[in-house]
Parts: sequence; C-alpha cells; structure tokens
Amino acid sequence: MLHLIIADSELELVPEKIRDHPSVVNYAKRRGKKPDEVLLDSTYHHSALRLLEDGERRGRPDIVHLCLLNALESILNKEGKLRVYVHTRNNEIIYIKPETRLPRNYNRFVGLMESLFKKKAVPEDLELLKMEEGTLSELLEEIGPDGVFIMHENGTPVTPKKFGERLVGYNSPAVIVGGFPHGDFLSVVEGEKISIYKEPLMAWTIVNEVLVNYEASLLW
Ligand SMILES: C[S@@+](CC[C@H](N)C(=O)[O-])C[C@H]1O[C@@H](n2cnc3c(N)ncnc32)[C@H](O)[C@@H]1O
Repeated sequence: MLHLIIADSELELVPEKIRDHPSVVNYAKRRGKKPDEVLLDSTYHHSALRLLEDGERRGRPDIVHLCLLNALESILNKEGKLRVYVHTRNNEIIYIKPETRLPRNYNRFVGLMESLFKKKAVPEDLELLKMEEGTLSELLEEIGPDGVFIMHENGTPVTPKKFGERLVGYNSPAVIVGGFPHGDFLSVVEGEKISIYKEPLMAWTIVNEVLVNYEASLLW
C-alpha cells in the first residue's frame, strides 16, 4: 500500500485580513456566499493576495484538484493499493476514501471543498472526505510508514522507473508531494529527498510519475 500525501497545499478559506477586499466581496456576492465561506483563489483574488504573507504562492485549489483527480482515477487506486491525503498550509488534513469520485469540473470541486471546510465531512453520512486538524508530522505518525520519501527538485536524482522499483521494496511507503506552485515546503519532516527529473515539474505530473512507476513494478 502506497500512502500519497499532497503536503503544504495552498487550500484555505479566504483569510480574515482580506475578507473586506473588493475582489473578495464581489466574488462572494456573485456566488451567493459570505466572504468567510469561499476558498482563496489566486485567479479571482490576485490583487488581494498581494496583501498577504506568501501571497505569491497562496490560493491554488486547482493544484489539489488535479493531483486528486490523477491519484483517485489511477490504476493503483482502482487496485486498492493507494491511500491519498491532503495536508494544508494551515495544518488541516483531508482524509479521502479510495472510492471517492471527485467532480471533474473545477467550480464544482471548489464548492465541495467549501462545504468540507464548513461541515468537516462530506457527504455527512458517507464521510468520503473528512477534514481534521493535524500537522504533516502527526499524519506520518498516524500512518506509520516504513519509508518516507519527499519529492523535491533538489533531492537525490533517481529515474522515475528506478524510484518505482525502490518503492516496492517497502510494505507501506509514504510519498510526499508539495501542493504549492512556487518555493519550498513549509513543514519540516524527516525523510529521503528524491528528484525524478532535472527540472521542477508540476505537482500532478510528479503524482502521475510516482503512481505509474510504482504500479508498474508492483503489478505487472
Ligand atoms: C511546482 S513544484 C513546487 C515548486 C518548485 N519548488 C518551484 O519553485 O518551481 C510542486 C512539487 O512537485 C514536486 N516536484 C517538482 N519537481 C520535482 C522534481 N524534479 N523531482 C521530484 N519532485 C518534484 C515537489 O514535491 C514539489 O514540491
């Protein structure tokens, strides 16, 4: 079983500091919601983001959406060999049941995340997605992996194929991918840093490469 963690993800409700900014107020009104009920989104809140610390990297629910679509629709997940978690910059953890079918449409995904922030579990009966407070270290402690790998452009260079072959040597490895567009991890955890390409790649590309190469070594 592979544990995939999308870590330090830029997924959050609009922070209090910019809730009365015109870009936020108008956006919330258009969507029939209150400013404290909507996700921060760099596409719509670009001018307000400049007022926030780390504003250049925040408000990227699209990264989480693409990583989750790729992971949940993977052969590895369909074979029951994958668990996926999202850890956010504000130390929330989203637990996702493998049978979850996420909306393909981005706007519907945003609506789903907003209701998860509000209710802490969606749908309330099945709890396919559940949100709890927790740091990345606490999540790792709970999972108890026998290997921790941090995907990082400055890590030890390994080809994707060789990395897949290495991962199958573990019973339940954890692989951490950054759910942010620029810069480095905010969380500090122990683990082996791995680079699978000479340049930085998008988080969802790394997710695909890791899952496909692990699957190839594990199943075929
Ligand atoms: C878009 S990157 C993060 C931003 C990157 N530091 C930059 O400034 O361009 C998102 C994540 O993908 C993973 N990643 C990106 N390139 C990688 C590479 N060449 N090898 C391994 N992981 C990589 C890392 O986990 C990283 O945190």
